[in-house]
Amino acid sequence: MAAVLQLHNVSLQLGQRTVLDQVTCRVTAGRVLGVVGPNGAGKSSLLRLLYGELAASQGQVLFHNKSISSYRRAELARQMAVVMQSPVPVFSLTTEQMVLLGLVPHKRWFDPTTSEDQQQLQLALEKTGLLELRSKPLAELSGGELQRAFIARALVQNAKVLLLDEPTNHLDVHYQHQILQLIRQLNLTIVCCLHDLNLAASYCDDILLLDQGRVQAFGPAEQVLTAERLAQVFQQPCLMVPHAKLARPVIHFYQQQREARHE
Ligand SMILES: Nc1ncnc2c1ncn2[C@@H]1O[C@H](COP(=O)(O)OP(=O)(O)OP(=O)(O)O)[C@@H](O)[C@H]1O
Repeated sequence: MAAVLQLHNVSLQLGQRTVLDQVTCRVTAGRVLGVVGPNGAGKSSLLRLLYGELAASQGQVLFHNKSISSYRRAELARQMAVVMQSPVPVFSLTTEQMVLLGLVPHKRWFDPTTSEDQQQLQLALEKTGLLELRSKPLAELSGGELQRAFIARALVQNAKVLLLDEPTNHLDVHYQHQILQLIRQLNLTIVCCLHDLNLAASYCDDILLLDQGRVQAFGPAEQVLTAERLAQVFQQPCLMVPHAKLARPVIHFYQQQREARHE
């Protein structure tokens, strides 16, 4: 299948630190790649390389087989929607005004909002459960509602590639599943950083497991996510047990029992 995004031996140096070290992976059309790993593994930095905010110190980042640096910003914005961790919103806007900003890459500044735009807005608000909050100022939204508003803006942007950094942050269990189900149904090419490994196992086709900037494993989710590997990377005992209802295991991290004291 065609590679949409590729990293070839990519290293990233920020200050004195090697944040990514010889990373190679690819995202093929229509698949969901989950990027997982401990804090500081380099997940967000990898996303920032993929949409050209950071430049690789070594190696190549390719988008449709062309260096990401050869794309103009506006062109990338039409093709890629990005939802980063805790973006800072313009609080004076209403939910609907912020979501409509997703149209900006497709318009000139004096273009009016069309009925088609309004339909797209309506659909994005509906899908993210924000219809009732459309006129509320962003300052009055909860963390989870705000997160959904950023995802709605990405939907309105109507890009073929979606990059998400912890999209389930601040969301309750219901919306964690709603949002991931929704992005899966979009049939887009998606790269998504996730801390919750069970969500990653449920919703991602492929997994890139990073640790200290290095690739520990890359491939189909069921091959990458093994108890042994996860225990080693997260330095916590790990067990995978069959799900009672689904055809996939559940990942459990646990605390080793202290040995019983014999008086
Ligand atoms: N501008 C910078 N200069 C130096 N080091 C940086 C810079 N930005 C990030 N880092 C370091 O790079 C490493 C990777 O950061 P990154 O945010 O990519 O990790 P992450 O896997 O997304 O972490 P988390 O799970 O905590 O969100 C961290 O150790 C971080 O401190």
